[in-house]
Amino acid sequence: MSVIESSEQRHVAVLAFPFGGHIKPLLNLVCRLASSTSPDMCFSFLNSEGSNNLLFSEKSESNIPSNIKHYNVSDGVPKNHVLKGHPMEAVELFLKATPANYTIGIEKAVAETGKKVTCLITDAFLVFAGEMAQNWGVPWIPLWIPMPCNLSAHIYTDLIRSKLFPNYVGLDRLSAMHIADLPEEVVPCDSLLSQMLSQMGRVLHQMTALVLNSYQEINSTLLNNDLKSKVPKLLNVGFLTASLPAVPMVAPSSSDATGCLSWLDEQPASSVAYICFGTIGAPSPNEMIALAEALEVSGVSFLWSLKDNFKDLLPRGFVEKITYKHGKLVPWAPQAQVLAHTAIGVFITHSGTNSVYESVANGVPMICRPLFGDQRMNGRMVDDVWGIGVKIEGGILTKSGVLKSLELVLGSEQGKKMREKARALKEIVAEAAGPLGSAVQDFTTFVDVISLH
Ligand SMILES: O=c1ccn([C@@H]2O[C@H](COP(=O)(O)OP(=O)(O)O[C@H]3O[C@H](CO)[C@@H](O)[C@H](O)[C@H]3O)[C@@H](O)[C@H]2O)c(=O)[nH]1
Repeated sequence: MSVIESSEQRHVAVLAFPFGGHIKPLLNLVCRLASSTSPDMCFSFLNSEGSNNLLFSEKSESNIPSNIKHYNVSDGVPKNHVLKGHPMEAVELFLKATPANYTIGIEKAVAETGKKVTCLITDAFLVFAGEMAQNWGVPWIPLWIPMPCNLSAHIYTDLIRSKLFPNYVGLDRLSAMHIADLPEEVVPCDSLLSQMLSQMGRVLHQMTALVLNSYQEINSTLLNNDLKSKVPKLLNVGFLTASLPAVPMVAPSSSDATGCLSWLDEQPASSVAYICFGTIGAPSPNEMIALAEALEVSGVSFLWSLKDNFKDLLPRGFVEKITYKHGKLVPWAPQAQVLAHTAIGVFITHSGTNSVYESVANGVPMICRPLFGDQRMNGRMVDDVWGIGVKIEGGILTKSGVLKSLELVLGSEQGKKMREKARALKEIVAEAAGPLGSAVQDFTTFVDVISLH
């Protein structure tokens, strides 16, 4: 764009990838941006209808700056088609509908606002946005939500594939990682998601800046430098779903309608295992049974976020036997607040990025049972790189494996060291998120970049 637009003319189109842990971080980032830039600058948030309904009814309208307006785009699911339940089916149908669905949405936003698009902020998965931005002569600023080590795996997909894996373990850029940790999409396969992610290395030059849901301090210098060398600007703006620096809880526990916080108030410090496997997948039925049996035998108190349709997978009589003191099952927990509660001693997690970050932000050690995609590399970071948790023995939940991990984290010297490391990492991110921290500086640069175009 040759002429710098005045703020009244600026129109940022935001393209969301409407699945799992991808939506909230992007909306949180855009809310921060919209409150930090001129109120004249308008932001159009394009997302599927289902996801927008959830997002914009959950966050009260008063929390959304008035210069953000949301637009629905087609989710690509044909009329009368019933989704079979596998999460990838919805993802593939959505990707088939791109980029046409976003183009229609953008045309609507431009017509309504009377302003052409002056900047494109997107989920980084949407690699076609680089070409869109080039055609319009506007900057493209993608947000990479999973951990940066996963981005590196996608950037180097061609190299990894060309080496056909055997040499991969030795690649120094990701040296802590094993072949088995790689996201499925790195392995040659036909899915649209895999085709899109494998282009990551080829679109980096189209980016004006790349925003990371991370702190530079938690990644290796090698990784930071490698990513920095590949894009004009690399901006680590911090964890987008965990509140940092940690703020004391303002709302009383009684205002939490799920009852989780009041229940935690009655538990001893660092004693409770919080369990949640994210918003997309779940371990196999046998693993659910093994976990439930281990919890029963261990006597460790637990808070389990488990959707009602998964309750049937638990051992017969398990739910009825849970006493108020020993455990609590809820279909949804206020996770970020739960992990900030002093009663939490360990988090049994699928190692989704936001879950791991929320745990790191609160210094809570983890037991990781990665399910798919980026989660294996995340688990490796928790266990081998940061030393703040363990990956479950054998990669799946067994009764003996869970008991061993619980004992290790909650009852052993090694667990004590993990907690110390978790506390130290929490301090590092708290400083990076503080007023003089690197994340605030990078965010300010981000605001400058979009205000200049
Ligand atoms: O009862 C619950 C369950 C979940 N959450 C929140 O939901 C989010 C879950 O996000 P995440 O941990 O990233 O898991 P997924 O929803 O499974 O996220 C998908 O997207 C992530 C970001 O790309 C990837 O890292 C994951 O592998 C992928 O499954 C977190 O903010 C949680 O706090 C709650 O608040 N309460």
